Amino acid sequence: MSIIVNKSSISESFKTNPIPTTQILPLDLHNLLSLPDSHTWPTSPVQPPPPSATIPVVDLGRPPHAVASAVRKASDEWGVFQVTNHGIPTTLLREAEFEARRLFALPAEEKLAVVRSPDGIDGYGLARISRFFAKQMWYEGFTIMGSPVRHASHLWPNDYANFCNVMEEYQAQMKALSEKLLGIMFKSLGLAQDDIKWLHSKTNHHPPQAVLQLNSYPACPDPAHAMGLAPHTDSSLITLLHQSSNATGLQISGDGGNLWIPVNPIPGALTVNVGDLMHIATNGRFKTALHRAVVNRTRHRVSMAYFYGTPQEVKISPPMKLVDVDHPLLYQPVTWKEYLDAKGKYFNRALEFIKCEALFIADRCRQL
Ligand SMILES: O=C(O)CCC(=O)C(=O)O
Ligand SMILES: [Fe+2]
Repeated sequence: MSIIVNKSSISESFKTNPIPTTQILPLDLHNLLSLPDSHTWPTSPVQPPPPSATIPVVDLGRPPHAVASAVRKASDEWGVFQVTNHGIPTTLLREAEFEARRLFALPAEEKLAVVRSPDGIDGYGLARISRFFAKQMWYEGFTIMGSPVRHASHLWPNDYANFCNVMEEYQAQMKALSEKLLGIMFKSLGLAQDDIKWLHSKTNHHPPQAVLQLNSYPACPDPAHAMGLAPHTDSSLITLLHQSSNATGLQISGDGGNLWIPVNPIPGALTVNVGDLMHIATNGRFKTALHRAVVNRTRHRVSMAYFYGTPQEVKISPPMKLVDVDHPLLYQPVTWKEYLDAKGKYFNRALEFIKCEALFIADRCRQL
């Protein structure tokens, strides 16, 4: 019998790009009375966003054609929108946030006992993007892929079942909603199921890969000089984000980072981010949104990001219907793992590095 070692899953990418331990362990932010130098970010003047700049909200309960055109417009112009009437029970959102808060409220030494390994995906730690920045973020996170039982049973030996049940149910519901939204997004571009066969798991050998990231931003003594989560784009196809409704924190970049537009939480709504893979899969039609999270002096903000990607064997490339003389092929076909490898090296410039060669050279010449 031969054993096939598959090196294409996203966990393999995390093994390829291990993170130094110093870039994993958060300080005990819940007990700091002032901002340490390690967490003090230079401030740069940002303009207030114009009142007309508001992130679209799509009511999924409207007639299908109205939903499709609103989703297309939002993905095209913003790369981000909120959805209401999405069908995920409010009680589940509430319970998942409650369980996330229960985890982050544990004493620092207990959380450090379930810290992520340098080459692993799941567990407690700083944001993976930390190593690309000189200053640390006012942030702690906990990553889940599938069942969190290994870490949860360590944290709560006699009381881990509810955490696990809620997080597993949450992922199942987010998966179904991600698939529904992707269907709407592709259909809105005039594509049929046959154009995007890779999306339908029945034709794939592996299921789609996904990661659930619990994010915690404790109340901060000096929010103006701190950063919750530094500017980045998500590497997923799409991300579904639940943000606690006690504070605004998520912001979308406008005007090349000169202004930041808040995504004000609507209780019960979810935020949908177009990820880099979706930008590649739509040959650039849908925009991937540069975003960040800021922090708050009095409120402990929590968010939960569900990153939905592709099955491990799938090479993402746009359907031929989206490629023509006016829209030449922008990017080389990549698996999620290959893209994450590029992101691990080049971070926010990863898309540039997988550009089709002729376009890459043309861009470079323009910059000279
Ligand atoms: O907390 C937020 O609002 C942003 C989270 C986020 O961008 C992420 O987890 O990638
Ligand atoms: Fe993000």
